[in-house]
Amino acid sequence: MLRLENLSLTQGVFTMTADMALPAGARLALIGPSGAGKSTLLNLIAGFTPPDQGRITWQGDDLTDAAPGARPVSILFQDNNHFPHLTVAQNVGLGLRPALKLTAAEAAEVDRALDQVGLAGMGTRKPGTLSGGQQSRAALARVLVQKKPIVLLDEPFAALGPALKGEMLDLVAEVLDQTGATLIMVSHQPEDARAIASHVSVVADRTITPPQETEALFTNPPQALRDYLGG
Ligand SMILES: Nc1ncnc2c1ncn2[C@@H]1O[C@H](COP(=O)(O)OP(=O)(O)OP(=O)(O)O)[C@@H](O)[C@H]1O
Repeated sequence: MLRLENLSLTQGVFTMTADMALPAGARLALIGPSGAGKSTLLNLIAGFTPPDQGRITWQGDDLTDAAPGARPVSILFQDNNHFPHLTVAQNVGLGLRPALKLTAAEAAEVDRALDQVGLAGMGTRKPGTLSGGQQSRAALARVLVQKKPIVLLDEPFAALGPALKGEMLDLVAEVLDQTGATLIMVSHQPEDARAIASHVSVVADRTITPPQETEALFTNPPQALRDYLGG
């Protein structure tokens, strides 16, 4: 269980609060207007932004003051965060060892992850020579090798067309089926939430609603979600 207990944060004029619990293995989509605090929430969970108040716990362990690398969390950003001067395999390897001195077993693990995301044989290329979809796959391979129980996705496939995005969401679901990891994904598209998420939280009005089951939420949307969806 991931718990956000009375979390609050102020950055500049922006304030947000969160108090919620997410069962291990759940797949949560965060939906809400631009600037509502979706990325900020991921940054709180990943440890890049400390809260002003409150606690974050995972399976009972207090993470609130843990450094990002010490948390059971991996995060995939919108721009995929590849280092252009490193090869694809090295970029994936960064998920295992920031200093990039991989053992033979770790290098084999990188190859396996590349294989799993459909990039077998592409490890020696530079990220800039891959298509957008392939770059997303490589970023997902980096998340895979980290084997963390919580995966955070911050609109990672927003730049892809609908078909490619669908493929990537299917691949993420496949990976989650295998690893059992808990997912929290920012999305602007309700159909993405429907495709992959077991639960949805609406982020609006400076707060995050507790996760609700996806179909139930869309069948009977609260006002904040109706406002966001329009009409
Ligand atoms: N480092 C910062 N300092 C001050 N304010 C910030 C900082 N980072 C974000 N904010 C503000 O916090 C609010 C929430 O931003 P956040 O990026 O979390 O929104 P979001 O819901 O992810 O938006 P979008 O859907 O547009 O990506 C915004 O008003 C933003 O301007």
